[in-house]
Amino acid sequence: MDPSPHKLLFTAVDYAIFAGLLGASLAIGVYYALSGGRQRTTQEFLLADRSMGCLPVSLSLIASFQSAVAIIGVPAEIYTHGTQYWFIGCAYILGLLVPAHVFIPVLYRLKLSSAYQYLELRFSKAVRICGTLTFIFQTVVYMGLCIYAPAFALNAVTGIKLWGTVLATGLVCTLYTTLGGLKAVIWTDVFQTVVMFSGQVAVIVVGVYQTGGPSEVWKKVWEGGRISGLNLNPDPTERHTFWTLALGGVFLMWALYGVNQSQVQRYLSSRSEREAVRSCYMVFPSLQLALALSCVMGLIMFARYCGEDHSHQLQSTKADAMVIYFVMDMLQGFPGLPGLFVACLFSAALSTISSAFNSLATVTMEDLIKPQFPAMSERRATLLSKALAMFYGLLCLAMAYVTHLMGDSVLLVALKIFGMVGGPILGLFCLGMFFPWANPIGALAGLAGGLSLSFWVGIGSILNQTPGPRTLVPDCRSGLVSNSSSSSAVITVTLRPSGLQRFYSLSYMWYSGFTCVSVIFIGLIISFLTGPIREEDVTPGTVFPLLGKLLFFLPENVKQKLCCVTPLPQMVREKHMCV
Ligand SMILES: O=C(O)CCCC[C@@H]1SC[C@@H]2NC(=O)N[C@@H]21
Ligand code: NA
Repeated sequence: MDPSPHKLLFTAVDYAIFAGLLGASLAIGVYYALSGGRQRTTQEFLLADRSMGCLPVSLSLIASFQSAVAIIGVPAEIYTHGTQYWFIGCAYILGLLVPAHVFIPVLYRLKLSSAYQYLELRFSKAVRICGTLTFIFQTVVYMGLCIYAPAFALNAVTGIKLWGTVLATGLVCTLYTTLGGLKAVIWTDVFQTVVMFSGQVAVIVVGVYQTGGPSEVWKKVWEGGRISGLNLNPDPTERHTFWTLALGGVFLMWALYGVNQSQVQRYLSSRSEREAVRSCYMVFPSLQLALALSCVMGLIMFARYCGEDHSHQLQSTKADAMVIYFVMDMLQGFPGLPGLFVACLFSAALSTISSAFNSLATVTMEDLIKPQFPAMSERRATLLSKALAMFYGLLCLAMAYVTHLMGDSVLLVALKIFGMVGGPILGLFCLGMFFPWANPIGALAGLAGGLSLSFWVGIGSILNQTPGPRTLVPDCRSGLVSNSSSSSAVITVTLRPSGLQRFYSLSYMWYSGFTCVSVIFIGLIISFLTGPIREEDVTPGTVFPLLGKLLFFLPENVKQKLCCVTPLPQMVREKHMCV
């Protein structure tokens, strides 16, 4: 039975569950607006009084960068291209170890309230402002995408009014973020992450059952060639290989979990450095679980639909919309489950958007406004932070439309944004932390160079992309993807691009690494040309003794002579245990 889209409607139970999610999130926001210090100081509103334990912080860290984009985009990726993307899980090891043992110690011991304060301590106010503006640009675009993704997908399948859901999501989120500050954002993240995981598990259980059981699913997926082997092709222009995902992904993880304000703010809101490091460790299993759930969902979707063409039932030709169609098709007849999955989708979106709002308000206050108006009263500053949360909320609704124009699958757009903008910011922090000689001019030149390179390659790739097959109806047998407009399987032979074409076809998984290294390279050259800083003149605690740590086997005196960089100030012995 092929339910046509307008039949994929919700029962009253579904609407009740979805409304319940929005209501619960609002309730948590109101609770934190009326409890504790009642959000009267920026320390509480923006940093939760630095009182958080590692469990809520770790779940909130996941929630920040696991939105509807991943819930929809990863299954679509697996359905279309197989499980190669799953290798990004290998990047989570180094991707979280370095933030836990390098970025957190440096940033936590400096007692910052915004990640970009580090840039002023290490370089200059100008570098801090440029870093902050770059982060604001990245986050506003990313937020637009996160609001747009679930609304677009739902509209494509159920015909629910696009802007209705966008407005509902945006307003509820702006409300509880403005009312309850970081405490509300973290505790709603905890609640929403639980809803997100349970929604995905429900779809997987019902999906396997509806497709004839695990062995049937495995047989279809194996025959369909969807289980990708280890693709060790070193070619950096190949979209997804072990290297682009496991190595390129490490830089992406450092950009997100090491120096991104949303995550740094959570580390700083922890009650001790040990708690922050532990919360970073606790991210690893949950991130692997999130990745596994979305990949398995894509495999089940392939097993269920391979060879069948459902594109005529969607108002969109993107594999992203296929995911929602698959979910609604599987969950029809189980009253409440479609509502649970929609709640899962919007939980993923809300938890990311609220983190983004709150971090935008924080950096705007701490990095742009307070330094200009140091005499501002605490009350006025907190009121302004709330006004900012509202302003950014409305701004990202506008951005939702812009991301609609970026084409591609929502997952690719997100990965490109993080690569193009997150990479240069990562480079700026690495330049500061690992190269004592880098000076403010070098830092600014490095950031400008890195951003120019990433926009050159990013926009070049969008303008030069060869139009992919219109809709993909994967063939059950040999794993070929055939274009449904032509009955025969279209085997696209990619001619080897040369010169600039090759540069434009660099895999977006390498954007973070490529731009990060470029910023460091340019930054060092300009620093040496304009007079490098002597180690002893660097603000203490802003340089990580990378050489000292790497040469740990050398005796102390040799290390001092070699690295001559003062070690990090010792961590104050913390007594608290994890929650
Ligand atoms: O889901 C999103 O909003 C962003 C897409 C995934 C972003 C990266 S991919 C590696 C890391 N793992 C996650 O779950 N999110 C980040
Ligand atoms: Na999220």
